[in-house]
Amino acid sequence: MQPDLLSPAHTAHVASQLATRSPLIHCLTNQVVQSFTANVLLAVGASPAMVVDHEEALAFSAIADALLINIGTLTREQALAMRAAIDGANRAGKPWTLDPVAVGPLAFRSRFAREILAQKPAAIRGNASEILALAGNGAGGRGVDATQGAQEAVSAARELAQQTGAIVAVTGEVDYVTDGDRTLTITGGDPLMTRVVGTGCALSAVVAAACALPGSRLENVAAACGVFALAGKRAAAQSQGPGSFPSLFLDALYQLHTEGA
Ligand SMILES: Nc1ncnc2c1ncn2[C@@H]1O[C@H](COP(=O)(O)OP(=O)(O)OP(=O)(O)O)[C@@H](O)[C@H]1O
Ligand SMILES: Cc1ncsc1CCO
Ligand SMILES: [Mg+2]
Repeated sequence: MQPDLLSPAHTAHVASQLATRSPLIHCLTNQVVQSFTANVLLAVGASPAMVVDHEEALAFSAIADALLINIGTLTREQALAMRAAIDGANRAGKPWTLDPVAVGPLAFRSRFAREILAQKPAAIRGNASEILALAGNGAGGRGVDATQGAQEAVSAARELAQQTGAIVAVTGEVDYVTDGDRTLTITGGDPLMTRVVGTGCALSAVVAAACALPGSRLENVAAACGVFALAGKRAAAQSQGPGSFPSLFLDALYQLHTEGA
């Protein structure tokens, strides 16, 4: 079956809903991207909170509207906090999203990612190598970078969605978002998005926020990718390189809901 294109109207709707509802997002993410992730969530109109101790994480994930689990700089202590946060979110019926950074070649994080998959993530967002490895079809990428194109991981994404019940987003030059049955395709963005750190990680935070919105989770997650594709393209058109890109990208994300898509 041919993938469907995401509707631009739904991307505009989700950009506006994120800002109107301003979901509170509990982020347990890696040390490299904390500040950029918080700024991206603020730019789209959501509200970030990085509550990281395991005792507080258990309580806070029940209060927040959605939870992000990103294993980019996973430590044993952080794994405890992540288990507690997922537990709190699941007990309170709050959706959680997994970013399986660098899953595949590294044993500890790969074991941990497989373990928490059983705790029913609402969404999983990764690059092609991560999604292939998580689905059991590949060895993973080069550190945090993909060595395969997203198109090569579409079948693995569908399998992973069927196995876990999560919406799976595999990103790259083109993004594919699937519930295991229907697959939506998102084009746009710019290669400059891979020349600054944390765009994928920040997208996973916006995917987590989209999971807190009412309506079709498949379409809402795809629209989160649509928001990034549109803002990335607009920012790159004005940017001279990786120095100015993050600022222009934050401005473009903000303008999507303050000036309309
Ligand atoms: N070649 C490209 N052209 C256009 N957009 C791209 C390209 N590569 C990535 N993107 C966009 O960049 C964003 C991040 O996706 P990517 O697949 O690079 O994540 P990632 O590898 O997990 O990143 P990171 O781990 O560095 O945060 C997505 O919005 C994606 O659509
Ligand atoms: C560079 C890097 N290393 C671990 S996490 C991270 C951020 C991009 O995924
Ligand atoms: Mg990544």
